Amino acid sequence: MGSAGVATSHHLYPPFPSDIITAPLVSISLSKLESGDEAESQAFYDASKKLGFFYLKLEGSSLGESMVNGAEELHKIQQEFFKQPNSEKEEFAREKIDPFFGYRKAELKIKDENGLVKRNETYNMRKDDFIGNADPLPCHPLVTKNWNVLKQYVVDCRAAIDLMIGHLETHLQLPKNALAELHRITARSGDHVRFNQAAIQPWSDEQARQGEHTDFGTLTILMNWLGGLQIRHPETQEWVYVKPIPGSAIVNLGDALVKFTAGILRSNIHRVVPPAPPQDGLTRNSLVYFSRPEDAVVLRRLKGGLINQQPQTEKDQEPEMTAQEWTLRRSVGDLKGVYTHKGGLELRERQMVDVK
Ligand SMILES: O=C(O)CCC(=O)C(=O)O
Ligand SMILES: [Fe+2]
Repeated sequence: MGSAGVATSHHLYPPFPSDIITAPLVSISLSKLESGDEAESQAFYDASKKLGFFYLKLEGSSLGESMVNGAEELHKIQQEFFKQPNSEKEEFAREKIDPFFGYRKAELKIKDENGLVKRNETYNMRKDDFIGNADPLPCHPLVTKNWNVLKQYVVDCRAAIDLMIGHLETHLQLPKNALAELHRITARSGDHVRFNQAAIQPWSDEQARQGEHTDFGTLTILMNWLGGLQIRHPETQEWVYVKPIPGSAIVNLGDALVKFTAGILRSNIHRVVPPAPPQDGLTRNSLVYFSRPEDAVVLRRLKGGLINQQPQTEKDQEPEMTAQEWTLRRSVGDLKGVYTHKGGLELRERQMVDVK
């Protein structure tokens, strides 16, 4: 259980193992960011440069507690959604709806107790549908039924993201709103809520490698209940598990922020693998809010503040494209992600390409 304001469900699962090395994420208090606490703001900026991943402590902030409660509700909804017959979920498959939004499956090489091929599944629901920026795409009845929960979650996540964007502008010494005006909630963007489900599956080196990625967008707010998320430690290069903390989200920075800041900020490589014992043997869900620059925004380094002091590199010579084009090209495997300044991914064959 969390504090008086939140009731989390992590205690319903076997505990995260105590004997494994975990990723060194610092914890940043949303409430302190809201009140403009300078030391907290600096810690947030340092984490954004150094690791690109941190815990965002939501308890103690009414916005944060609304996010935790929303996430718990959506966690139940996603579990119900994924239990629906495959044929029903597939009615909302991306192939039928949109290149990027909708339901998607990745079939595994193993079968369940009923002889059905197991699958990892995602369901992307776009922010613009909830905010009213677009005619909503067809969606599963469970989404329609829980529209207001999803909408509130979108609004809350965006409020937290906008706050963090404001702190970044200050530390980067950019004019006020320099980043905010590229991320207006009322403008069309690739922002979305994602339901994620991974079937129970044995460890596979190949699957683990294929799952390595950086997120494309701006800031990602991640809620998970079981271990399984790993990040590659920038110094040791070791893959280490991130421990879920009840009442906190895991936040990470995406490639767009690295591009905008010419490498000042970090987008760290991560992946999802089967949880370590005693959390193995369970279906794993996570709930993700991905923020992206507005569709029409051209991805290139911004001018101003500390960014002007960054050296020009070959990355500045890469062809420019809009956020919308970037997403589309990444989703068909046309472009590699990873603008991480230290270490990157090697090019490799991929069976299933996804934009995270
Ligand atoms: O499920 C998780 O814990 C992380 C998911 C993730 O990294 C992604 O969907 O981009
Ligand atoms: Fe990710």
